[in-house]
Amino acid sequence: DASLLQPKVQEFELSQNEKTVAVPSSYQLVLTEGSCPHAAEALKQLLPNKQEKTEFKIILGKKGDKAVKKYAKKIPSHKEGYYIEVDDHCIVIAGADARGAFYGVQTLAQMVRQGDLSLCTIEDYPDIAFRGVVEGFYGTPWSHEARMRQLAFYGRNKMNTYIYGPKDDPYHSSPNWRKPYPEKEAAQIHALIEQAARNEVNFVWAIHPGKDIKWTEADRDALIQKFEAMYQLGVRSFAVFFDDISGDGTDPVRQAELLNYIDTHFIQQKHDVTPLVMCPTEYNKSWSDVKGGYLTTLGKMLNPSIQIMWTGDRVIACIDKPTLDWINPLIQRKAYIWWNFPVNDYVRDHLLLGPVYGNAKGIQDEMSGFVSNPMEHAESSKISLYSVADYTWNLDTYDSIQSWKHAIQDLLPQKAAYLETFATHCSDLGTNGHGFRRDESVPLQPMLKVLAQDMNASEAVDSVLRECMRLETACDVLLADNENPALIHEMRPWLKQGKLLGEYGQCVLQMVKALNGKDAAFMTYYDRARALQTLMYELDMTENQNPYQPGVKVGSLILLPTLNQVYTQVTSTYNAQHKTHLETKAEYNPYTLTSDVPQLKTQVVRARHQYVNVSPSNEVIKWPAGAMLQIAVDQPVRFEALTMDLGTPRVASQFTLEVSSEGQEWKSVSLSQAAEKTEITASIPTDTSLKFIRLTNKSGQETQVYFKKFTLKVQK
Ligand SMILES: C=CCNC1=N[C@@H]2[C@@H](O)[C@H](O)[C@@H](CO)O[C@@H]2S1
Repeated sequence: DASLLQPKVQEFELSQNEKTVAVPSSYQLVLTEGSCPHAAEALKQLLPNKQEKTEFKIILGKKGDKAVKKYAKKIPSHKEGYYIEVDDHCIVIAGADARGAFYGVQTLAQMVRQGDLSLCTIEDYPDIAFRGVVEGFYGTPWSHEARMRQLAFYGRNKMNTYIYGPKDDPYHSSPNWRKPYPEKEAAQIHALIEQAARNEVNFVWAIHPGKDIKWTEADRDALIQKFEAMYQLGVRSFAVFFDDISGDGTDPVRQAELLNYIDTHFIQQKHDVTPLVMCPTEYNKSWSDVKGGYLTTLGKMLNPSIQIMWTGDRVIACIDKPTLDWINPLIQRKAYIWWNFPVNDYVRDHLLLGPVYGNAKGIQDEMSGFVSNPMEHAESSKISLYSVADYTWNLDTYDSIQSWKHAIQDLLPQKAAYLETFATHCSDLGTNGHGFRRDESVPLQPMLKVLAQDMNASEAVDSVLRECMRLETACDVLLADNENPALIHEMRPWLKQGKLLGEYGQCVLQMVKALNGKDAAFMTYYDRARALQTLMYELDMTENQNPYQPGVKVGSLILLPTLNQVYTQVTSTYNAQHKTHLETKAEYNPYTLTSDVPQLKTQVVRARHQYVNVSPSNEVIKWPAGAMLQIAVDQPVRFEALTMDLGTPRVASQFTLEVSSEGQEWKSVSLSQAAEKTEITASIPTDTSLKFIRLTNKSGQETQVYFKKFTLKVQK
């Protein structure tokens, strides 16, 4: 069944309808020794029983090999393409190159897993040249074991690129990009390179020097030396990242000169190294100032073989034809897409387990590469990565829902149905600084909308009740499952939250059913619903704590909000009927953020214990003159202190901090910042209670700062 092959093949033909041949228990292998070593090794793993004197033959080779001479014309002319022919007594796997032969074996492996082989021919090849993953997120870099498993996963799914660029690896970025890796890390990278080769994956080692690079020969040579050290470790693909920096490192002329020098004096000098990849400082349209000339300078100056990465119209954006029609002419080459999904380093309280959708079909000829920036949760990212492999190999036949179901089946075969139920309610990002959202709880949305309109609609009550039971069950089964312990370990906090949510939903809907029944029944469900609200809040306050978006969110788009709305309605109705004063608030956030700084206006503000945090950003913030960031609170509170970190020394004087009790009269509060420190503090007078606090850029001009921390301390 060709639709089960992953990625979907370009052309599949049954040669004799319905005829099949059993998977050969033993076979004679015909190949040119050493021609396709990784393909041969993969075939041996798949069908170990090779014998000379047997009738069945498997022919394996690449274009030019004598073994496949007879089939040469059928081999697709695309790089990494392959031809497969299954006959009564023979299977042929002929690659356009060694990697194509390896991919042919991967396809055969999937056919073998399906059972008897249809007599057929397959002509297949990838739509996009470089396909795979860039480990380029902020947060805990993937472990060595996780990377080893990832590379095997890329081999099986025909992804040929893994870009190593974890922002928090000190030897990839500042301060140690000039230094060679210590012994242990070097050995691990060498092991990854060997694993990548076995799986026909280009291991691309990236360097991120922009934070402190000097435009000197010394630093230029230091970079070449580091690349040389990595070459000695076995690296044959290289990248230079200039993203998320400010200051001298952002000069496009300097960047282009350095990159061309590296290209000419290193990349071109080696004959076994793939084209250099670079990540620009202006890496998305919303940040680009075309007149400023950054992109056009790179486009004009950079050697044509150097690939330029691009995230799209915004930092987090899906890729379509207008996106590419805008950027390609500016950089005078096909953009190499860095797709920021399922990366969640800006929404760390959410797991992104939903379908991969929103990228256009028919744009395969406008991109030179398409790599996904994943979550720090390696196993959980595989749901999306499976579909990215599917999409980038064959754009026009890509079906996001079918691919998502196959991805889940592939990741957890025994418990796929349960993982699908859980993932259905764990896919949106919640409000976030980039404004990027995903759909969630899709099959249940119609009934949730009916319920929101009329909580007594019995069909809706029953179907949402059943789904909440399924969610609770799924989370229990997954929490106890050991088919993929690494996956369950990553998801555990969210599985626990999903279980509580499923139980909470059942209580709320039982409250609706008990509304006109016995009060004791209603009160029991009410007590348990309140208890579950507390347990969900406590889990959100204690697990997955991090300085960015701490906590554990599940069903945050529509399931939890609808259940909370029904909770409030049914409790208010009960209060009216019984003259009681049961608590009707499910959860609420007393704080509201408003800002006219474009990159901050949708930042999330959340109270945790005695602190009020605004979610930090990973990027360079352009703060326009006169623009402000304001926090407002429903009920007046006494703030004790503000602690900020704008990632920049001597910047406090550009800002004013003001407080107000009602939003008319504003009093300014002094900001203090120690010399050479980036942290800024303010002690706020507690003589009057306040409802507003705002920070304004009063310098009269735009300033570029980071936004690493903004925390208010509330008086107990
Ligand atoms: C084309 C270059 C993209 N470089 C980027 N660096 C950052 C990445 O390190 C983050 O993971 C990502 C999501 O927060 O945002 C930008 S995207």
